[in-house]
Amino acid sequence: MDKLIITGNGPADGEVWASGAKNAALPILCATLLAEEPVTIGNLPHLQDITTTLELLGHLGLEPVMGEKMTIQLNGAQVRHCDAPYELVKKMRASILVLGPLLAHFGHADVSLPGGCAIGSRPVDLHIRGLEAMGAEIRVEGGYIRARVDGRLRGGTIFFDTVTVTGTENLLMAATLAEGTTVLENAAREPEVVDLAECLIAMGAKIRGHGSDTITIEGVERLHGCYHDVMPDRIETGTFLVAAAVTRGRVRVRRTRADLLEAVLAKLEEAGATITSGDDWIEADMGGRRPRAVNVRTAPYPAFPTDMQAQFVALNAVAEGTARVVETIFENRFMHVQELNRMGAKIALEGNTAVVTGVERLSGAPVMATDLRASASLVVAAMMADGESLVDRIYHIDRGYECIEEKLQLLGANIRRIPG
Ligand SMILES: CC(=O)N[C@H]1[C@@H](OP(=O)(O)OP(=O)(O)OC[C@H]2O[C@@H](n3ccc(=O)[nH]c3=O)[C@H](O)[C@@H]2O)O[C@H](CO)[C@@H](O)[C@@H]1O
Ligand SMILES: C=C(OP(=O)(O)O)C(=O)O
Repeated sequence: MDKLIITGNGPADGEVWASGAKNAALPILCATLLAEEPVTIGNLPHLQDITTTLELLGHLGLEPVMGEKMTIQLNGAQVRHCDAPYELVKKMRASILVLGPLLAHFGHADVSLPGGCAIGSRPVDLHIRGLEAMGAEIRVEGGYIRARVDGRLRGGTIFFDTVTVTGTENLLMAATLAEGTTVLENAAREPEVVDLAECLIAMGAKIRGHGSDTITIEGVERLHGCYHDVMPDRIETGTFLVAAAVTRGRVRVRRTRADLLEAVLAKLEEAGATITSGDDWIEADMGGRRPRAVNVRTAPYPAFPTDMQAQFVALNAVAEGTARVVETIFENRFMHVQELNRMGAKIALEGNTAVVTGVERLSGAPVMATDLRASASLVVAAMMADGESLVDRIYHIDRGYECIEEKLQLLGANIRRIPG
């Protein structure tokens, strides 16, 4: 297992680029299953989760054609099997995103239940209930979701009890080929849902309202090929900007978009960063100042994203003052707290709230990555700690951060990978 060794060396200073967004690329790759013709996806990030998705699509029969600059062409007409086996789903929960497209296009799908993960139980009941409301017959047996439909799925109104990102994406994809009109209410407004909808529209789908909490889809009989570039990764962008805040430095992120990160940028400003941005870049400059503590409460977009919570716990760990960080989306997303405390942080957990009292300095320590964003918070904290930190189990970070050590080196970090 690879590890990262980081020696805290003061302010991050420099420029880095944002890769394509993992959480947009995954549903978009799965959406290619809906088309009758080749779909080409550009700006794909080079990540373990993308490799896992291509493995899964390969298992279904698709033969990805790699182009230049992380461009991949996939042809939904090549599907030979309609099952997502446990071996692949256990590596990546987002494999559930093949359920809607397979069912809508081929009338059946057997997808392993993803189960929980380090951050929570993460059920998929709303995906299943929504597809049933569209006429699918679904049995859950032997750890698999077995879904069938006679003819086409049927449109209807579906109300989500809870805002679910991949749930919205699964039903959005399924509805594109359904008979009649589907209305998704209390739908996720996340920018990744919008990016998926735009790719589907380029494939010939009839969708309106994406980006709001009511999405209307008029089903069509077939979808065609298209070219689509994946949007920039707002969470990766935010993580680099937090690195500037934690280390009292200055970081400019290129190939990104400030409009995707309003809640995060507002919190960085509250912490004392000067934020400037242009069409495709954002800069955070702390001017050598220690960050101020900032309260954070996670909630669905456009509120503060749960995927940035761990990084803001790291920021507050070295800030002036005490902050309350409230996690409202996942019931167990504080695994980084114990590890940060091993580095000298003062964080107390009270139910779904981390009460973080900033300390002047952290000290390097061996720590363990437990999930994707927890790993990012440990890496960022280690950049500001005295001495050396060894971050173990970084396969979590490789799921979602492209070339993490090379990119942080561009910002001046003393970080290297030890292959395991
Ligand atoms: C691949 C991807 O895009 N992952 C993102 C997606 O995960 P994911 O789509 O899995 O997260 P959801 O939005 O579905 O989860 C939100 C909440 O709804 C609950 N829920 C969800 C579905 C369901 O059927 N029943 C149910 O109860 C979940 O347990 C959770 O408490 O959105 C999360 C919330 O922004 C992000 O942290 C993840 O990075
Ligand atoms: C939780 C995340 O991803 P996933 O839903 O793939 O586990 C994340 O990207 O922070």
